[in-house]
Amino acid sequence: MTSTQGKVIVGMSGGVDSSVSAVLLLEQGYDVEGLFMKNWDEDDGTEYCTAKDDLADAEAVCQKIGIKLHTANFAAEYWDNVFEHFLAEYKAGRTPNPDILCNREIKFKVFIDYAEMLGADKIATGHYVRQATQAQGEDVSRPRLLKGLDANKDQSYFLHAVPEAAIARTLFPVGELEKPAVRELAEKHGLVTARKKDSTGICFIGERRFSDFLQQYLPAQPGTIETPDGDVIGEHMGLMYYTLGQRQGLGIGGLVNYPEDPWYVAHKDLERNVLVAVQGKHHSLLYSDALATEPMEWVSGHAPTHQGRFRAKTRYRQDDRPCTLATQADGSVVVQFDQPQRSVTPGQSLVIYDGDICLGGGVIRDTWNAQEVAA
Ligand SMILES: Nc1ncnc2c1ncn2[C@@H]1O[C@H](COP(=O)(O)OP(=O)(O)OP(=O)(O)O)[C@@H](O)[C@H]1O
Repeated sequence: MTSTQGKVIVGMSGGVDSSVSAVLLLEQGYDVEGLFMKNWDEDDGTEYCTAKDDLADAEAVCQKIGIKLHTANFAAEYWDNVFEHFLAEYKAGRTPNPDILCNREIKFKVFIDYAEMLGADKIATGHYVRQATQAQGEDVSRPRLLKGLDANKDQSYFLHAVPEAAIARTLFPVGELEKPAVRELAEKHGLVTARKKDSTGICFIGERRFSDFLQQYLPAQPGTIETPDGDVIGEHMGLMYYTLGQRQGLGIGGLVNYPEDPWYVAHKDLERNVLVAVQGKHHSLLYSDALATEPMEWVSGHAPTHQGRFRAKTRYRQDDRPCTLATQADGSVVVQFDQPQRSVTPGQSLVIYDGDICLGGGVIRDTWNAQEVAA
């Protein structure tokens, strides 16, 4: 069948969002085909990553709606361009976000190249983001990446590093919908994915314990847990297993001379291999006012022309917060938040917004504690 709208290859993950995206594109008159990609080859005989079941679901959906499903294995590219960086970041004491890199390097690069080889004019994904075009000059229009309509599901945080040219080649059919409406559509079309749980966490780790997974690749270096004053209060299994702000799993309690309040990870001292913990969820050492990033990745390819007031997130599950932005000569930014932010974590990304427009972001390099800023 030849359509007037052109050929679109939809990334079919075996989830409800991509299933409904394919249905919507068919309704819009596109010539639709699916592509399921495998990015991780298990070598230990176990399938933590649910790829087999997901492929079966993607196949069932494609059969039901009458589209062809292609499969591709990008495990080598994923290993080289996402996973090795992920390990290097952990080794350097940071907490990386592999989904951001996977989008830039795999879903919106290798995937696009493959789809073009299959004759696609566009690709589509089930991400909750929207696009608008911005008039530039006389008749040139450029795409803008906007937050998804459903504030609970907005995924622009994960897409901020995808270049404008790749955004321009992509359709995001569910970005204009609320999640419950997407599930209803899946029910209406009798898709097996209608009630499937949303995927959580990092796919290649699956349900296993994060520390068990990481230990296969990076040797653990146990050390001490200390208070900010240097009192030794426990032992840690290896700094990479802990996240700033974390409460669970520290194994500290019942210390003489300390109140019963829970302990939280405030800092990783890599040089001394010491984990610094503080008591109380709102201890000032858990907060930062300001941060600096690595060189930024702007969706449009360049920093906003006006400096100053924006909003920003330092992690996915967080509202964007008001801040002041100053771009630096090396392409990085320094951001000062109006209010101190809890557990700002090096390795995670800062993502900048101007209203609904996602401007871009960068990996957090340094943070300044509220007290340091005041001092
Ligand atoms: N293995 C895969 N093969 C092809 N496309 C994929 C795959 N995994 C994810 N995608 C694409 O990226 C989008 C976002 O992926 P994410 O892992 O965030 O899933 P999600 O938001 O739960 O969406 P879904 O309900 O479609 O799984 C998917 O909707 C899909 O278009």
